[in-house]
Amino acid sequence: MRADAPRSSAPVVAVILAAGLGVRFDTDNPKQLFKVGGKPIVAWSIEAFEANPGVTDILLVVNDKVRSPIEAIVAENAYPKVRMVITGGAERADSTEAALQTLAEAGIPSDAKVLIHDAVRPFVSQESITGCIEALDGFKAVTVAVPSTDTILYAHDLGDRKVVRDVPDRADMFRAQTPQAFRFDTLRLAYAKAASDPEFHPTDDTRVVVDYLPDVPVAIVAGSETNLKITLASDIPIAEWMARSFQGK
Ligand SMILES: Nc1ccn([C@@H]2O[C@H](COP(=O)(O)OP(=O)(O)OP(=O)(O)O)[C@@H](O)[C@H]2O)c(=O)n1
Ligand SMILES: C[C@](O)(CO)[C@H](O)COP(=O)(O)O
Repeated sequence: MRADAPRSSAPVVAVILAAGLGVRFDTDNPKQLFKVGGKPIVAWSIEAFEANPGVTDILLVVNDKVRSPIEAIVAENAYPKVRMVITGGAERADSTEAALQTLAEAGIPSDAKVLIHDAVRPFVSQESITGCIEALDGFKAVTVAVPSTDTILYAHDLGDRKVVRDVPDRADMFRAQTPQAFRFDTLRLAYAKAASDPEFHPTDDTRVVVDYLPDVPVAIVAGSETNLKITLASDIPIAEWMARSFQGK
């Protein structure tokens, strides 16, 4: 990250989280390296942010198992925006925290725009990425999301069963996707506050802001059903179909 470069506007840093173990997929076949349309899933994600003119820098977060192959992908493609490949942590939030620490040490400005993206969402749209970048001119936190087409049930435990506690209005129900984007100082403050609770295990970054900076609205940016998160092996056939349609095959 060129913290010292003269700039007319804040840097826009894409943090691509690729440090997961893929337990629900296949730990012996890391899903971030799985090829769809002949290209590793992580490469699709990197290239989406490389292609977006608003993104200035990319930071990759990996684990020891995928570091070498991902570094090889970066070298082979000579991605101009990729600045660093760092090691993440045990949970997704730990990987975000590792990225925030790296960005702080790199001296990026407090108003930098930081977009956190799941590497295993290979088909993120340019509209969603640009939507996040632009929305951060009016908000300190934004997240890509799609309206739920299913009715959402809020459940709790009753003995060994889940029972329905509430059925929220579907019109207000969204499924979070990524990128989730923040002004750098906002996300750092939220994570600093969250660090006081070792039992806090958020599954995304938006919740950290919602829970610890409740006065900061998190704006929703339109996602898409093609912004699929590769989680299970059963996601691969649709991802392969999407890749072919993106490639015009
Ligand atoms: N400690 C972690 C956990 C997840 N991720 C990343 O966050 C994204 C979403 O996580 P998920 O789909 O849950 O990936 P895994 O954690 O690998 O999957 P699982 O829960 O099945 O192990 C992925 O790109 C994953 O690589 C990460 O960077 N660091
Ligand atoms: C961040 C996220 O993609 C929003 O839907 C999701 O929470 C990631 O969950 P995962 O269990 O880390 O895949």
